[in-house]
Amino acid sequence: MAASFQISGVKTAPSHSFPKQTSFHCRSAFLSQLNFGSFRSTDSYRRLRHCCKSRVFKVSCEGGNVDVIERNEVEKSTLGEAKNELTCVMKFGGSSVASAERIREVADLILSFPNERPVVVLSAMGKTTNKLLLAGEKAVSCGVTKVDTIEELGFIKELHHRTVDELGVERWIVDGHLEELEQLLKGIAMMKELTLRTKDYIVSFGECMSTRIFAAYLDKIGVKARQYDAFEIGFITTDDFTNADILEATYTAVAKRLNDDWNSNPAIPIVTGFLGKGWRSCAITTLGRGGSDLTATTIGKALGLREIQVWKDVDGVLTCDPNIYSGAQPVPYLTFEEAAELAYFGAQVLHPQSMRPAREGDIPVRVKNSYNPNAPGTLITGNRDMSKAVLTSIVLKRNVTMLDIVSTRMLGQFGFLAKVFSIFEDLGISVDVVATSEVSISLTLDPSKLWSRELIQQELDHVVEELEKIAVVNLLQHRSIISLIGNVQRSSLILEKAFNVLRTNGVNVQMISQGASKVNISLVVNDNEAEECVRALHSSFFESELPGLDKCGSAN
Ligand SMILES: Nc1ncnc2c1ncn2[C@@H]1O[C@H](COP(=O)(O)OP(=O)(O)O)[C@@H](O)[C@H]1O
Ligand SMILES: N[C@@H](CC(=O)OP(=O)(O)O)C(=O)O
Repeated sequence: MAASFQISGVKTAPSHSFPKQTSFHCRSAFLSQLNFGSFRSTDSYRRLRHCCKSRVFKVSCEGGNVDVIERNEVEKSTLGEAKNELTCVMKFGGSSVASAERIREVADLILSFPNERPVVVLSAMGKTTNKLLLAGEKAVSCGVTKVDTIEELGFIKELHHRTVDELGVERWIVDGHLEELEQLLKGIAMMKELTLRTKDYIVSFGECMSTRIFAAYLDKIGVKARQYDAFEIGFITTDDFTNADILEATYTAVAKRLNDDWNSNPAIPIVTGFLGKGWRSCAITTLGRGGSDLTATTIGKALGLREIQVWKDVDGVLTCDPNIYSGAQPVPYLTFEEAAELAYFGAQVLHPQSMRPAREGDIPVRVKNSYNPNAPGTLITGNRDMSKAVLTSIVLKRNVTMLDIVSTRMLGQFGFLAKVFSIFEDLGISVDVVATSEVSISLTLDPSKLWSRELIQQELDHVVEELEKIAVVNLLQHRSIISLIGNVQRSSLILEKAFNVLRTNGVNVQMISQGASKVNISLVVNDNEAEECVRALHSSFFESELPGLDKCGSAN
C-alpha cells in the first residue's frame, strides 16, 4: 500500500545537486540516515542513488527539493534497526600500517569519520610479506638448527613485538603466530623444499598478525572491534597458490558472516587482506601481490556498500609512477576500465583484478593517502566525463618478453592464428599486447605472475619449441610496455604527440597496439630506454601547454 508523506525539516538542496526531476526508490536503512541539508554535491547524489537499489521507498527530487512521496509496507521500526548497517570498506596497505605510530594514526583516521561504520581490511605491516618470503627461501638451505638465525625471522619478531609493546597491547596477541612461523620455517628446512602452497602459508602470517594487533589496539582504546581471517569467513578461491582467483560463492558467504555478526553484536570488522581458502585443498591461498585491494572490493560488492576506500602512501592514482618521475600528479577521476588497464599494465598502486568486483557492484572506489588524508585522492566510478580527457596516466611494465612469430605457411591464415594461441592456452601463459599481419604475429608475454625466475626460462623454452613447429620465432627479451591510458577516441592526437617525443629522443618503437581497449595504447620499447621515455612523455603530455592540450593532458 503506498502512502504519501513528507519528512519534516527537509531542507531544500541547491538545484544543481540533482537532475531537474527524478525519482527513485530508496531502502529504509538509508532513509533513516538522510540528512537532506548535506546533499550539496553530485557525490552525495551518487551515494543516494547507490543506496536506492532495494526497493522500499520512493524518493522524488524536483527542482532541488527532496521529498519522500511513497512508502511501501515497511514497518517504521526497521528504520531504527537498519541505521547501524556497515557503510564502507577502508583498506590500509602495508605502508599505512608499517609501525605502531602509523597504526595509531590509522585508528585516529578511521575514528575521524563518525558517520562511517567501516569494514577495515589490512595488509601485513610494511615489508613483512617480502621478509617472510625471503625467510622461507633461506630456510630451504640453511639447515634446521640455523633457522632461528635467519635475519628476516629476527626482523619480523622484533617489528611485531616492538609494535605491540609501543601500542600497549599484550604480546600474546602475536606470540602464538611467531612461534608457529618458526616451526614452519624449521619444517621447510627439514624438507629442503618451498612449494607455492607453503609460500602462501608463510606469507599469511603477516596479515594474520597485523589485523590482530589492530583489533586489539582498537579494543584497548575503547572501540569495539572483531578480527577476521579471510580464509575462515568464506573467501573461497581457486587452488592457484600465490595467484588465486576469488570464486563466486565468496560473496554470499562473506556477506552472511559479516552481517550476522554485526547485527547480533556490532564491532568494527578487521579483516585480513590478500588471503583466501582453496576450494579443493582447503589450504590458505593468496590473491597475488597487492591482493588486499581485491579483498576490499570483494567485501564492498558482497555487502553492497556505499564506497570502497583504499588508503595508500600517495595522493591517489598518479599520472605516472612517482619512482620514475617525482613530479607525477594525482588523477582526480578514473573509470573502472581505465583503472583496470592501468593496474594490469603495471601501475603498482592497484591490484590488477581489484576493479572487477567494484565494477560489477557499481561501487565507487576512492584511492586516498593515509599520510595526507585531506588530499582529495582519486575517485574511480563506472563513468566520467571524457569530453575533455586525452591522457590520464602513463604506465610502464618492465622486463617483458616479446615474440615475433612468422608463419612457415604450413597452415592457412586462420589455422595459423588459431594454432599459435592454442599453444599459449595449453601452456597456461597469458599474452598481453598483440599485433598481427596475415602471416606474422608480434606479442608480449607477462612473466610477472610467476614467482620463480627459473620457471620463466623453462616455460619460454617450451613455448618457443612448440611454436617452431609451425613458424620462425624470434625471442626478444628485456623489453618494456609503455601504456598510454586515456581517451583513445583521440588516438591520433595522442599518437602524434607520443611519436614526436619518441623521435626527438631517438627511440624506436618495436610494436604498437591500440586493440579493443577504449582506454589504452601500448608501445613496446627496449627496457633501457623505457624510463627516460616515460619522463619525456610525461613532460610533453602533462607539463607543457602544446596546441590542442592544456597542462593536464586535457583537450582544450
Ligand atoms: N601511477 C601510480 N600512481 C600512484 N602510485 C603508483 C603509480 N605507479 C606506481 N605507484 C606506486 O604504488 C605505491 C602504492 O601502492 P602499494 O605499495 O601497493 O601501496 P600499499 O602497500 O599502501 O597498498 C606508491 O607508493 C607508488 O610508489
Ligand atoms: N601484503 C601483501 C598484500 C598487499 O596487498 O599488500 P599491500 O597492500 O601493501 O600492497 C603484499 O605485500 O603483496
